[in-house]
Amino acid sequence: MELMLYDTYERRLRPFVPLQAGAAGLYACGPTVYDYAHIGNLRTYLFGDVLRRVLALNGYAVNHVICVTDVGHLTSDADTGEDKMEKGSRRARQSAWEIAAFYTRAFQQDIADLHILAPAVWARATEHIQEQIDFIAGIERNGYTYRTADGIYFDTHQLARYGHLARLDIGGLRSGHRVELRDKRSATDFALWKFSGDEQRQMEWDSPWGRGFPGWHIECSAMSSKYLGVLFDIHVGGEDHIPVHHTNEIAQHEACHAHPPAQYWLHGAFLNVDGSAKMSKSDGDFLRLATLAERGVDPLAYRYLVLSAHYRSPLTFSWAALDAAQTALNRLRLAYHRLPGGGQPDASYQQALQAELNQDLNTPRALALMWELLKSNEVPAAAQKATLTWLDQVLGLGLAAWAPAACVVPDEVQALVAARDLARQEKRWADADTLRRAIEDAGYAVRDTPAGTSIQRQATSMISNE
Ligand SMILES: Nc1ncnc2c1ncn2[C@@H]1O[C@H](COP(=O)(O)OP(=O)(O)OP(=O)(O)O)[C@@H](O)[C@H]1O
Ligand SMILES: [Zn+2]
Repeated sequence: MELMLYDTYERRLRPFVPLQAGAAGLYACGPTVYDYAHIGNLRTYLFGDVLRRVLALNGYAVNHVICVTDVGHLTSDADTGEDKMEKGSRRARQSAWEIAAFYTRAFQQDIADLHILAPAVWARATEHIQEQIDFIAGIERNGYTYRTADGIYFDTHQLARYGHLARLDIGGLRSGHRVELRDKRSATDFALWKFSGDEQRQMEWDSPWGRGFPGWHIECSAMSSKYLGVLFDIHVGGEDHIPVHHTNEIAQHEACHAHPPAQYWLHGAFLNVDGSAKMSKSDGDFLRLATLAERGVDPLAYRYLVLSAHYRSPLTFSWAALDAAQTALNRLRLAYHRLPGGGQPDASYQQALQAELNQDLNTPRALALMWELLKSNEVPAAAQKATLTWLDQVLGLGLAAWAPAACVVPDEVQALVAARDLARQEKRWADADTLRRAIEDAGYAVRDTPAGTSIQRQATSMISNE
């Protein structure tokens, strides 16, 4: 079955044909580790994870690399402003190295909680300074650089196809009056190496051009080449990377190797807040995975929510949508748990599900088909379960590992239950109702069964009502 992927470079769906039979090299631009990731950032990594799992389902051995940007990403994409790491360091009153280590670990914990498979390689920019210097030297040798007072710049005028990925209006951009050029020859030119100058920097290195630090884009060119080769299969990132970061990665590769780094470019759409604004670190609605957990939401409910939208469609965050995802996940887990084991996957559903996933990762359609399977009278229960187990290789919801949590009822709730039982025995029905409401307000559902009173936490209340 053919795997179709939407390639931003060509703006069309293309069948996936790997460079090497049976293998797929996948590079993802990773976090800038000056702060926690927000759930918008995490949406982009969930998309990368689904892609990786769908590639594996199609039989490819995936070599997945995620970079960690721990130097050189300035607060403005136009190569001005402060290094985000130095800024984060001042805010936290810790060294840039300490915050890089701290937020890298926090990010790795987030992705583990979301069942995002760990990459084969975590590539840290600060651990690949020599590779970046070598890459810049290659670009320089081919005549695509110039020097200014503050760094070595890429001369985008030299590349006829500069900006093709983003279909940039180069003429418009270059004649734009609002772009501050300073020493740059053109608005689209970008820094490959910045000099430390008089600035007191924590992260800086010697180079053939002077002491300083690499620009943001060169890290990905250098590290993807090192781990996946100068031409690899798929490059992914969030849609904001199209006009600048990925455009410049491509330019660097064109200048050094005369071709782009990857065969396919895939981009995930944003998680928005309030309709159309992208969730950002700078805004007040910065939600972390931990914020969701504090409100009693399972991280995997967020995974389910993300799977319920196509990766190229914007997704607007709301607590109501997240609650609905939690409810759906609870129902799915319980349904799976109740089905008998020992079956084989149903071949026709398997094929239909894979066809949806192979159509540019159509997870919402795959989920709809999965619910249809669970209602089917034709597919035996054990085959339903086996099909779900198979599908969960891509969904990553950990269905087989889930078990209903033992319900530990706090003492004060048990006291309310006992008081309600007594009220019922004494036929004080109004008291019993008041006590039931108090139990529900405490987050528990109470049910009267022939075997006695049963009590469940609300989040798992479907255990008693299905
Ligand atoms: N709201 C969002 N929804 C989906 N992906 C996002 C969103 N914001 C950023 N991303 C993606 O997250 C990834 C990590 O980006 P990075 O850690 O550099 O964060 P960032 O761009 O500094 O975030 P922010 O813009 O919120 O400050 C990138 O691939 C980026 O495209
Ligand atoms: Zn990158």
